[in-house]
Amino acid sequence: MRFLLDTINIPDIKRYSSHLPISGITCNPSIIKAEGHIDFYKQMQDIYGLLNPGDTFHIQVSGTTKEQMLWDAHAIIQRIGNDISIKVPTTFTGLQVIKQLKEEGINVTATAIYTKIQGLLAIAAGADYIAPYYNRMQSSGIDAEDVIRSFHQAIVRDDSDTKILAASFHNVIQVTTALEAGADAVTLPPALLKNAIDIAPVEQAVSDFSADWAAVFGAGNYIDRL
Ligand SMILES: O=P(O)(O)OC[C@H]1O[C@](O)(CO)[C@@H](O)[C@@H]1O
Repeated sequence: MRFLLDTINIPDIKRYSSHLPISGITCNPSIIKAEGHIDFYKQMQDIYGLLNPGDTFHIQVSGTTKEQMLWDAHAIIQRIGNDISIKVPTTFTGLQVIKQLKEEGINVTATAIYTKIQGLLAIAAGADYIAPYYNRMQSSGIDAEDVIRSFHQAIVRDDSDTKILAASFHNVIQVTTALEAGADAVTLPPALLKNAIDIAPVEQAVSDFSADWAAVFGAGNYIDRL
């Protein structure tokens, strides 16, 4: 089970990675747009430099034709790192690109997955990761949990190496349900994680423990002061 951050904001990446067991970064053109007119390659190289061994970095192509997507993929690999997982939308054209990139030995994340057939085709095409869009599926009336469970079953049945990197989360119930259904990894906006951990009942419990300790031993709370 792995948790990734769905952001390219460097202060957030540093802060959240220092607190939480984060093992990679994902982004898409909309996430990049949120940062404004950045120096794209420089910022991606800086993020790449922050990763730990074994972490994965998933960067999406911006082109829409086969030629543009392949060009984007090669540019990302050459200028950032040859272990970047290239995110390709799982469209008719995208599947052609996924097959080609796999023939070249490039890591691929098949993204924009809303349906079972998209994911199953991406698994068959040899994608390293498939990224089902949990919240967007639910918003479209699709049973996201059932879709992820079915991907997991297909991967086990075929003994496939494809991993499920579930994405598009708007609350933590979606996240835990995706993991229970068989997702190998989830990618989350940083604030979603923090808001889910620092909830009022937890803070209340911690504050009650401190108050109870202080009521007996006083302020300071160090064992060597007892
Ligand atoms: O529905 P949202 O919140 O825009 O999320 C879309 C998701 O797709 C991805 O591009 C898939 O990796 C993520 O970066 C993002 O979580």
